[in-house]
Amino acid sequence: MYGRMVGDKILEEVAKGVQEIKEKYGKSPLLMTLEVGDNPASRVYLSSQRKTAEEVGINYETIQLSAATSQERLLNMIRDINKDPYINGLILHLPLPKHINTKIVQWSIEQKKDVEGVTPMNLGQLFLGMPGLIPCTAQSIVALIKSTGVDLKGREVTIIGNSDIVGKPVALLLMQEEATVTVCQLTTYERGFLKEHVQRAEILIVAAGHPGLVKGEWIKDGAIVIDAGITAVEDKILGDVQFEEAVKKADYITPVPGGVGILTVAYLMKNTLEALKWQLRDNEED
Ligand SMILES: Nc1nc(=O)c2c([nH]1)NC[C@@H]1CN(c3ccc(C(=O)N[C@@H](CCC(=O)O)C(=O)O)cc3)C=[N+]21
Repeated sequence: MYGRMVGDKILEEVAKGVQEIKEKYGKSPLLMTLEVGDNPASRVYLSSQRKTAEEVGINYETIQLSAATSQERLLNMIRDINKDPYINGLILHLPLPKHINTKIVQWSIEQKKDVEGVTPMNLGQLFLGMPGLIPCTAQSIVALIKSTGVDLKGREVTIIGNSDIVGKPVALLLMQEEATVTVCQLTTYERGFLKEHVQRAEILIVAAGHPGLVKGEWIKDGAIVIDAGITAVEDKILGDVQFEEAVKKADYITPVPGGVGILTVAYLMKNTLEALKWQLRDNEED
């Protein structure tokens, strides 16, 4: 299952939406990315963001700050971005240097510009099943699963990894679809139960950041396997599933690269358009 298949359709819709807003309001969305220091996994993400934004008519700007930037300076910059009416979305690349408190900085982002869905308000609305901006990778994973046409009700889903940006939001989205959701942690692995949870999964989602963690022979025959691992090794990106073996068992499986990652960028563009629409609605109400 390739990210392109779902992603192209989303990008087409985004391009159309961008065009409509341009005609109606004379305005184009602007997505701002902020990176502190330099990290190899972000480099791939940044270049696909720039390319994809250009394709759909979203303006794209990057601010690259030195790894020595203070938390206060970063918070001040975000405060300015929050107030700037020309900037519609902000993505703050992770990881941040150790002297910066990631949560405090993420939480300072204005909810309506939080295109990654990392603020407590957006995450809280997701928790409650209310509309808001939802983390891009989580949306990609659910879209890939749905593209198979599977009925999620009562399905055995195993998620490996419980990050705030992937594992947790995916669990919430699939719970809303009435799936049976199991979330595995590092301690599941340490206690020797990981294999069992993989074996029972009709849908397996792996976002652990450990290449080769999931052995192909563990996978249930006919399963849907979504590999959201993105470990950068030299010039390559590696997933978490042993792909060659897993292909023999799964009915559907996403490759790395070419799977979830590509779609994540498409949803980032979609969220940026949604963010601009939200801001325009607000202005009309004022
Ligand atoms: N705040 C924050 N949010 C993130 O989502 C985030 C982050 N920080 N820091 C860095 C990692 C890395 N990441 C990628 C997303 C897409 C691709 C991607 O587009 N991959 C393509 C292309 C790969 C290639 O060209 O080799 C693919 O998988 O097919 C890669 C990496 C998001 N991250």
